[in-house]
Amino acid sequence: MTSLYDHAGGAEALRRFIDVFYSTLLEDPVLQPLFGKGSPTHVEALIAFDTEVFGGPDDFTRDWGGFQHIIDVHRGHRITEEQRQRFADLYLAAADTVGLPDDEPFRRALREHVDFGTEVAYQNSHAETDDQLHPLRTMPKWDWPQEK
Ligand code: HEM
Repeated sequence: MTSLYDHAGGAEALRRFIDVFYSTLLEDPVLQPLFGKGSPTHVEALIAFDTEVFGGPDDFTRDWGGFQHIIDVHRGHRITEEQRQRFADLYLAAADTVGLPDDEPFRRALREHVDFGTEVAYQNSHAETDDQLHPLRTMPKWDWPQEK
């Protein structure tokens, strides 16, 4: 079956998507204080992460330190529930803006990925000890929603 990565339109489509997402995030009054003027590597890191999670090349594991990097970058940020929700909302809005496919199975996968990912980032951002981290330690792989 086609991967979510290929269905989305591959490397070019994910780049357009994440570029728009990141620029709306930096302009958002709720999120901007967390991100400041932005980081030079964030867009590339997000593209590499989503590419791998959606079934494309595994650059995030090979070049960015894999899931341990994701744990490290969120620790201590103390993300609020409002910021977590806004992050997910802007992510899905960017999918509309750049015209990612809008079929229900794809959008459901995108929604579930960002809901889960923001919950993990939220929990890890508040962890004061390793025991308080979310138990996920490996790169998630996202696939098409399963029929129940
Ligand atoms: C699906 C959910 C998420 C994913 C895949 C994700 C991914 C990433 C990645 C890959 C980085 C590292 C960037 C780098 O190496 O340059 C990062 C950093 C960061 N993330 Fe997340 N993140 C998620 C959710 C969130 C949420 C919900 C927030 C807060 C609302 C957040 C706040 C941050 C912050 C503050 C940094 C550090 C930024 C910086 O260095 O400028 N993340 N994230």
